[in-house]
Amino acid sequence: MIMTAGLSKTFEGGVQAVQGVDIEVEAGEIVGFLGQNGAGKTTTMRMLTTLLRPTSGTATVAGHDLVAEPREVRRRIGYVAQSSPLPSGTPLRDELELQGLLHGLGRRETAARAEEVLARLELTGLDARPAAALSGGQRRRFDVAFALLHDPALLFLDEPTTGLDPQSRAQLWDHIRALRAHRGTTVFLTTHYLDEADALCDRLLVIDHGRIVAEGTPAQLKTGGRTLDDAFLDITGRALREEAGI
Ligand SMILES: Nc1ncnc2c1ncn2[C@@H]1O[C@H](COP(=O)(O)OP(=O)(O)OP(=O)(O)O)[C@@H](O)[C@H]1O
Repeated sequence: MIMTAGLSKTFEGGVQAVQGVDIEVEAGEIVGFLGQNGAGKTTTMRMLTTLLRPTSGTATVAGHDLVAEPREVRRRIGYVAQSSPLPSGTPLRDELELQGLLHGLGRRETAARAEEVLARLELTGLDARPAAALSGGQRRRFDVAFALLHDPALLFLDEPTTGLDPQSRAQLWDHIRALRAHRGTTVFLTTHYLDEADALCDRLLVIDHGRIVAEGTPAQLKTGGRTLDDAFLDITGRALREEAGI
């Protein structure tokens, strides 16, 4: 579902945010992408979702070449960014309709799809409200519902549960699991919560200084009776990236 070779991004000014990343994700996997602040996670995700052009390297996402066929890639993926894009004042129903039209769905199909994704994320009836009238957990679930409107095969989630209480986090995990179980959706997510990575992901990739430095199932990374937190600190070190001069 995702296959990259030597994917790299150097920003103007010379920051080498991502340096030769090789990623392989199979259809139906839930893969966690871990790394410190500034390690290169969002930059990688923005490249994989066609929002940022790679400096070098190649990638196939959802069966299409990232650079040569960005529209085909976009039709097959959903992306939930770190901060919610929902405007605070517009009824969410209107936003869903607009989103459907942007994806080339007719009004009737959009309405049917909206009903389905709202039900799936336990949000039925809340779409008459604007985003400002939702709790943090409801809002985040709405972000996911939006990203699922066009029924993508691959869902990218950038820190989906940051700021949510434990109940809302667990509820969102259940929704992500159900999505894979019922639709076969592939999920690629970033998180700083290692308990989340441990509980939810089939496989983990660890990025540091723009390079993949470890990869495996949670059990494979936790060798020697370590917690995933300990394993992560052993892999990436204890220095903050900013203090390390990055
Ligand atoms: N537009 C930009 N111009 C220049 N440098 C950038 C730009 N965007 C990101 N960077 C730099 O690229 C590096 C990787 O940033 P990125 O946002 O990918 O990290 P991250 O792993 O997602 O971090 P976080 O966990 O804080 O979200 C950082 O050093 C960051 O300062």
